[in-house]
Amino acid sequence: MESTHPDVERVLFSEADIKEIVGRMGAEISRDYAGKDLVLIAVLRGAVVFMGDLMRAITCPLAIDFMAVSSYGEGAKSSGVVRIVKDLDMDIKGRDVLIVEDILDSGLTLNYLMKSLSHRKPASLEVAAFLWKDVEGRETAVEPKYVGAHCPDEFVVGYGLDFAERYRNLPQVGVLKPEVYS
Ligand SMILES: O=P(O)(O)OC[C@H]1O[C@H](OP(=O)(O)OP(=O)(O)O)[C@H](O)[C@@H]1O
Ligand code: HPA
Repeated sequence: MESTHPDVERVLFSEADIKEIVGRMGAEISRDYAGKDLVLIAVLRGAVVFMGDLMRAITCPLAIDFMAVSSYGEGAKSSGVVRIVKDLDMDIKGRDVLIVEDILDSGLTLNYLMKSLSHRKPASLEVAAFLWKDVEGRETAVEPKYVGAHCPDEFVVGYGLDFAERYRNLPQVGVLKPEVYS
């Protein structure tokens, strides 16, 4: 039995689950992007852990860049306003861009990023999201081409995902005890 942080109510994805999920995504992406000009764009900070694993599970040549956007402030609810905190260093015009995200929750971050990056005229623009939260009634236009797993509509932490900058280093993904954030 893997040890769990005491603030975690229950583990949703163990280290072994994560390894299996990322391996599957990497194999799919490697197949789809063979012979293309792949650029992975990780959305800081949450996606760094997933990015590190995913890029090593992809066998075709690729470049990486990072963007930071923020909509969550310090708490567990999206502020609804997405802002760019750090832009790309790279010109993505004509390249095959894959946005790497840790989680799709309200969908606001990805909606904003897809709009913003499509103006830069990449050859293609897709999303690889490790988690897709099952939020009832969400209206989002973005359908990630690659989804690792679905998770329930609860606040999750670990594997890059934080609450107030904590828990990003947990090797599993788990549901945070509500008393920690309420
Ligand atoms: O679908 P949404 O409701 O927009 O939520 C998803 C985004 O929220 C989190 O980022 P956050 O803004 O908390 O910054 P972080 O990555 O630094 O934790 C997460 O990493 C995603 O980028
Ligand atoms: O459930 C979540 N956990 C951590 N960060 C997040 N950003 C959006 N949803 C979440």
